[in-house]
Amino acid sequence: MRILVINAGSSSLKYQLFDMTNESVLASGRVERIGMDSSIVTHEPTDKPEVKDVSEILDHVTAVKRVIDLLVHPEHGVIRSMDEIDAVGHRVVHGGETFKESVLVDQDVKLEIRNLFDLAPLHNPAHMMGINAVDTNLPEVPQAVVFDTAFHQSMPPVAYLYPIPMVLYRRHKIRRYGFHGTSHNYVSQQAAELLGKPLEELKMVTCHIGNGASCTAIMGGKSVDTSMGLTPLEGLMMGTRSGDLDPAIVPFTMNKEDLTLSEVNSMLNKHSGLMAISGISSDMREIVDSMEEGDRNAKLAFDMYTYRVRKYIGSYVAAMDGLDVLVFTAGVGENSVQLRDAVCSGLSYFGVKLDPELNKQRSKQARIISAPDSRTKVMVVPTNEELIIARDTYRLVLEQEKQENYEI
Ligand SMILES: Nc1ncnc2c1ncn2[C@@H]1O[C@H](COP(=O)(O)OP(=O)(O)O)[C@@H](O)[C@H]1O
Ligand SMILES: CC(=O)OP(=O)(O)O
Ligand SMILES: [Mg+2]
Repeated sequence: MRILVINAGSSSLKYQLFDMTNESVLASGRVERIGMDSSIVTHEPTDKPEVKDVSEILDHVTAVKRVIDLLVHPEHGVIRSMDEIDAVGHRVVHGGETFKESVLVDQDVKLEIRNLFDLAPLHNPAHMMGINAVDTNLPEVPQAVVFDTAFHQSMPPVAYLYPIPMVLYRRHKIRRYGFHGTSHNYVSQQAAELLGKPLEELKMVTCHIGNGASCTAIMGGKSVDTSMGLTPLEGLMMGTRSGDLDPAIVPFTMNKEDLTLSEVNSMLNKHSGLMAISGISSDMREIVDSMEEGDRNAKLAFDMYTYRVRKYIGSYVAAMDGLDVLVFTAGVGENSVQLRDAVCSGLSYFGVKLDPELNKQRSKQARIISAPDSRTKVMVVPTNEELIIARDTYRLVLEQEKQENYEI
């Protein structure tokens, strides 16, 4: 079975085509800057050279069409026709309390994802466009959705409730949901496997630090707390998102700056974080480069960012009464030697001791980067959200086929 995985973001769409007989990747790629004047398409077939082009892609329907065209292209393609795509799996960031696990898409599922638009304004509308685009281009193909929130549904009420009137939870389901769950789940399993220890016996903090960033406390393989909340805005400082702040800043700023709700929302989601403090970029590579060239604002942004990661790790040690494994993953977590060094340098009280040489090594493999005598193991584990999405999609489609057979 060949499964196309689509990870649609607000202005981008990442994809991978899997052959599930051996979980191999036939092609992967991304469409960036959707809806802007020049969109960038990067297509990487596994056994052929990369293709990159710049063109105008105004919406996600066009982006999905472009991806399918590339997959079946006589020169750059990896399949002969669209019929060779047997199923499509989507990442969906917000599943609310409705979705505790992955599901096949039907009209009810679509309606529920739509109902959650308010809670993930940068993400859920884009996912819906991706799902609709597949409906248009591949109408017969089953689709599955895999939710960022699902893994965190194991959190206890003490972690997921906010200390505000309970009526708000009852009426509007205002609570902590948490995100990046597919990634936190995957890297925690990989870490336990590499250590050769049962996941059930480990206390872990996983740090998914990419453009969006979150930390999760995982006990016995279950999420017990996580830094993102009702929406993906809470918690760590991010590329363009503020993360935690005094809630009173919102009405205060609206009043002083005469801002509307939508303007203050946009300020906190799109114009804060690394971008706002450095005045340079939301991209950690540029922050580190500028910092090393002596830029003080970049240094302040980096220090604030890493300080906040460290504080979250500390609070989760308290939440779990211990820490066996600390895992770094995602774009920044997997690649930034400086970030891991800065975060870990303040955690010696918790038995964290990095090996500077191991930390510097570049590798795409999961690895331990702590010193042999470090009480807490520190690891870098590359995430693979797309693989988990492909696996869940495969399982759901097979289950459905089996059920259909029973009915005959
Ligand atoms: N070598 C690197 N050093 C530091 N940061 C990096 C490096 N490579 C990528 N990144 C960071 O990773 C981020 C993207 O991470 P990713 O997990 O792909 O995010 P998302 O899925 O949210 O788009 C970029 O914004 C960039 O800052
Ligand atoms: C939930 C979230 O923030 O996702 P991303 O990091 O892909 O923006
Ligand atoms: Mg991501």
